[in-house]
Formats: sequence, structure tokens, C-alpha cells
Amino acid sequence: MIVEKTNLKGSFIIQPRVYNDERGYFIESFNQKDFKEYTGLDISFVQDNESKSLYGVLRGLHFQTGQHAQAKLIRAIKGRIMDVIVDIRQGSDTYGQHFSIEISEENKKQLFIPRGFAHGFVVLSEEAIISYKCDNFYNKDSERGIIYNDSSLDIDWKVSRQDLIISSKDLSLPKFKNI
Ligand SMILES: Cc1cn([C@H]2C[C@H](O)[C@@H](COP(=O)(O)OP(=O)(O)O[C@H]3O[C@H](C)C(=O)[C@H](O)[C@H]3O)O2)c(=O)[nH]c1=O
Repeated sequence: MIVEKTNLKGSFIIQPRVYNDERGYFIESFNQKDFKEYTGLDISFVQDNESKSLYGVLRGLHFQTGQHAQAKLIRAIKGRIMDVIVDIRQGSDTYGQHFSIEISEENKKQLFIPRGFAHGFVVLSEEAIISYKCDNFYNKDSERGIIYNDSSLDIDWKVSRQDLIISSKDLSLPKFKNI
């Protein structure tokens, strides 16, 4: 397992060990003891999510507010995404800054996203199946978001506008300054 800090405090890139053999591969996609050893964080995930999306689908930028905020550990079971997190922690030195990373079936990278971040991803392959663990339950009433193309965030989503597939809900999200 290789764990690397990103420039946004508290978020980590995790590269699990892959055991390949003539049958295929095996990985421990999460191990609470190793996670704590490498990140120093005690984490108890309570909900696993999975979504399948076609090329160009952009989901996000989403977050849950207050006591319903969620830390997430995301990975790609199939396909390739560009995953983006935005630091929305009041008082953070990196408030408003984002980090992006390609996560794929091939590279098996995972991104740990602490509470206090907005999260989104865009699909770069024909389709992608994403699985992510959350340390807090879904709470519809606390769901908020930021419009994906807010110029103040300056995120390069890598996919041209005409190819993006975005829900009407996400297209109506507010700008960062209005969250
Ligand atoms: C997130 C969630 C959704 N739902 C229901 C609500 C809707 O009827 C349906 C689709 O939800 P939504 O369109 O919000 O799904 P995404 O656009 O993939 O949302 C997620 O996308 C970004 C990338 C995230 O990081 C969040 O986990 C989450 O906001 O699933 C649930 O029942 N439980 C849940 O935890």
C-alpha cells in the first residue's frame, strides 16, 4: 500500500497492493488498520455507494453540510474518471483550491476525501463504475453543491462542453461564492 498526501490537507492518494496471478488480481480495497497506520486517521465508514456513468457524465460538485458532512474513499471498478475535490473548509489555508486526479480500473488509485470538501468527477472512458465509502449517512436535506464550471475554481474537466452530460439538478447549482 502506498499513501501520498495531496496539497489539500487531510486528503490522500492511496495505491493498494495488487496481487496478480494467472487467474486475475486481488486487492484489499480497504483495510481500517492499514488506513490508520498510513494516514493516522481513525475512520469508520457507514455507507458504500456505487454509480455507473457513461462517457462525459459529470456528477458534482456535491457536499453535505454541517453534522452530515461526509468523508469519502473513492475508486473506479470499471473505466476511468477524473476526480475533483474542492476545499470548502472555512479558515483552511487552501480554501477554494482544488485537486484533481485520474482514477481508473487500470491504475487502481483511490482518493480519500475528508469532510469539508465538495466532490465531483467526470467520466473519461466509454463508461465507468465508481464505488465509494462514506463515513456519514446520506442526508438529502443537507445536500448542497457548486456549479461545475464556476470560473473562480478554474477546474479543467478535460471533456469538451458539448460532450458533457450533466443533470438538471447539477446545472442549477450555485457559484462557489454563494454556497
Ligand atoms: C448520494 C445519494 C443519492 N441517493 C439517491 C438520490 C437520488 O434519487 C439518486 C441519485 O442521486 P444523485 O443524483 O444525487 O447522485 P450523484 O449525482 O451520483 O451524487 C453523488 O455524486 C457526487 C460525486 C458525490 O460525491 C456524492 O456522493 C453524491 O452527491 O440516488 C441515495 O439514495 N443515497 C445517496 O447517498
